[in-house]
Amino acid sequence: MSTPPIISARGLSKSFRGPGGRIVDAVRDLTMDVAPGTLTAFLGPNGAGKSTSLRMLTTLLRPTGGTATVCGFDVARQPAEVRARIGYIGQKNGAGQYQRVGDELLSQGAFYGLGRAETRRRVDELVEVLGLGELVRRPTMKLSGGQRRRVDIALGLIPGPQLLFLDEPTTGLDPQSRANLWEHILELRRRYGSTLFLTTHYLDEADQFAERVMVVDRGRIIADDTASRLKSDLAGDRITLTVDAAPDAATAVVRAAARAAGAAAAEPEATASGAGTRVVVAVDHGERVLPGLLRELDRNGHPARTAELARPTLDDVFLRLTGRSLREEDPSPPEADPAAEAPSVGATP
Ligand SMILES: Nc1ncnc2c1ncn2[C@@H]1O[C@H](COP(=O)(O)OP(=O)(O)OP(=O)(O)O)[C@@H](O)[C@H]1O
Repeated sequence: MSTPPIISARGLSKSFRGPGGRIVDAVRDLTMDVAPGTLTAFLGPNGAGKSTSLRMLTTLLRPTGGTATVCGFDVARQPAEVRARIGYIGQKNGAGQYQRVGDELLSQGAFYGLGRAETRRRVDELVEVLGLGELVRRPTMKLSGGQRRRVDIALGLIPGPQLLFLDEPTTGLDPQSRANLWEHILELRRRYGSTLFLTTHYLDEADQFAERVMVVDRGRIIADDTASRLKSDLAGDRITLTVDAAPDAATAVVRAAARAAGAAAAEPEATASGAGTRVVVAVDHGERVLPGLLRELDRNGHPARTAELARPTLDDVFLRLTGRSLREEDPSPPEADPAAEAPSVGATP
């Protein structure tokens, strides 16, 4: 990394004393360097240690082990220096209930000691970037979930931080509000080149938007790369076939055909499915293997009735690493939105 990292952690750890005096190792040995200007997603199931990591990096929690610097300052020894340079949007920020959005934003500027003119300039700019124009006169209690998150983000950005931490910015939002919020987050990056470090449960968000994905499980980082490299290195493509044979025979036939087609394939998994057997086999470069595999099955007298090639997802990566699916550990369902969320202009459908 040529420029110094904006976040640097070495062996950062946090243990809590849980119920009955039991020690919970919420974060174990977090070691990483994050380059300025990047968008990093911390992806993991409930209780993986994502929020605890963020709360240590933002100086809200004192580590029980290891060290970290953020914007060049030590989180344990120089917390005020760190806080002056970062924004943090926690899971339950929620602006004051009755205050109007515009007033809330202006008082945030005063809280950070900005002058009136400077605060006004920043508020106007953020209102534009985050599409809050329609909302400034509304009390925050009347906002939808997605609108509230945008106001939270504006509050975090009032002091002009170099680095913004977002703890599950989209959890609980419906798909349209999530897409809308992402449009605004990406606009922030385009406009200010901000460094964003966020946690999420949502595989698709990490996959689509983050340049770097750190998969966290049980307090540890278990994978750290771009989404596409994680998928190609760890999961491989999946070919799903339906073959007219009992499961054992179908497995043997597909295994032999995959080998003959030149695939260093994992062991096929077969399940009886109505007429015939459904066989799934993980291979690298599925598009190259599939034609040969189908020809081999034909030649062996077991032509495939259906064939499907699927690219891996980050869930396949998680499954491969932990033996569990992230999807099974889904967060709470989306909350009902009290106000309709207007899509932003130019939002991707
Ligand atoms: N103050 C605390 N006291 C005791 N245990 C805690 C405390 N805070 C967190 N933990 C435990 O530490 C572990 C990590 O929690 P953390 O909130 O960091 O996970 P998370 O990945 O952010 O989960 P979620 O996605 O649900 O927010 C969990 O087992 C949690 O119960």
